[in-house]
Amino acid sequence: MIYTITLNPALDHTIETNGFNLNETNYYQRDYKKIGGKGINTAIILNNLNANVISVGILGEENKHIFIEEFNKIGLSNHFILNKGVTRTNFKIKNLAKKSETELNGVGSEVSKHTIHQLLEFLEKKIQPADIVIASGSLPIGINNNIYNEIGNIVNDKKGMFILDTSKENMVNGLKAKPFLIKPNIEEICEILNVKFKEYSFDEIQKMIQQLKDMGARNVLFSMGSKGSYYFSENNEIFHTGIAAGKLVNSVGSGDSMIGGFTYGLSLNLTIEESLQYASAAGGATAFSEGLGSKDEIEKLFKTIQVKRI
Ligand SMILES: Nc1ncnc2c1ncn2[C@@H]1O[C@H](COP(=O)(O)OP(=O)(O)OP(=O)(O)O)[C@@H](O)[C@H]1O
Ligand SMILES: O=P(O)(O)OC[C@@]1(O)O[C@H](CO)[C@@H](O)[C@@H]1O
Repeated sequence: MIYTITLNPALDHTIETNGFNLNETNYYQRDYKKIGGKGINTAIILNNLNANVISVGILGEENKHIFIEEFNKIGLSNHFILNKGVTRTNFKIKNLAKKSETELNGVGSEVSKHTIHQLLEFLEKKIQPADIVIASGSLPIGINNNIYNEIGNIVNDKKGMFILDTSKENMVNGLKAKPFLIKPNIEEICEILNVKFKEYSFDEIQKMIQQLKDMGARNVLFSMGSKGSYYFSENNEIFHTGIAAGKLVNSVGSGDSMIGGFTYGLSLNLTIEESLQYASAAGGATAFSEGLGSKDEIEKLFKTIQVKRI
């Protein structure tokens, strides 16, 4: 079984505008809302690919129905602990003229100790050897920034495989549980290592990846948006994966989809090259659609992805 954990889900409200000026009244052309949060996105991709996945996490009582209705509609198994208040709304402002995306994410309602305790109890009870557990995203107020370390330790005790996708101190602490995989982009690597966010040479990147491994990461999938990705394995192999060709529509969730595609390959015991092809195909399929990539699109793009051992 694959579990995705989303402690801070979101309703993603995308606003498409031809441009706007700060401190003025502006008008936008179109908007749409989708359920989101990193772990939920990854679970939807895995569900689209017909993998055995359960989406787990915390939802605000007040607007839970929006998520539950969508889960039921797409047939996604789920187990969410309910918490007082609302699940946050995250605004994604697409400037069509400048082809840029600006994100304004909510911090989330405060989560009670009892809620997080219930979630940890569920994981303790359910996780079996060889299960894959993917924990992703930021933390709402009230949750200690050591939580991903705690979850990782539960997964390790149960002999499962732990995948972590988060940032800053949540990642620094989570790395102590020695996750099987992390998938940072360059901005996240800079935040974790506390260095300046700028362009780095490949040699410098390799040194930074080694630092992440020294901090606990076993395998690192370094994603670079439309420049593809590098996979640095625990056996010191390096693979470069190219991207699918297509028209960018909305890249929100590409990284989460990439983790979904990669995990799909792992769950089927595919080769590392094939898993990386699924990773890039899923990331691309999502970038080329308003929502998350469909099975048909991912399978179609899969065949076009080049993976090269360096
Ligand atoms: N414009 C694009 N065209 C083709 N593939 C893309 C594009 N953008 C992203 N991808 C695919 O998705 C993968 C992950 O994207 P990216 O590196 O942007 O993740 P991320 O930084 O976590 O993004 P996000 O936070 O938007 O989810 C890329 O390595 C690539 O394979
Ligand atoms: O605030 P976080 O938890 O880091 O990120 C949340 C989020 O930006 O991540 C997903 C895209 O990756 C979106 O669905 C969601 O709005």
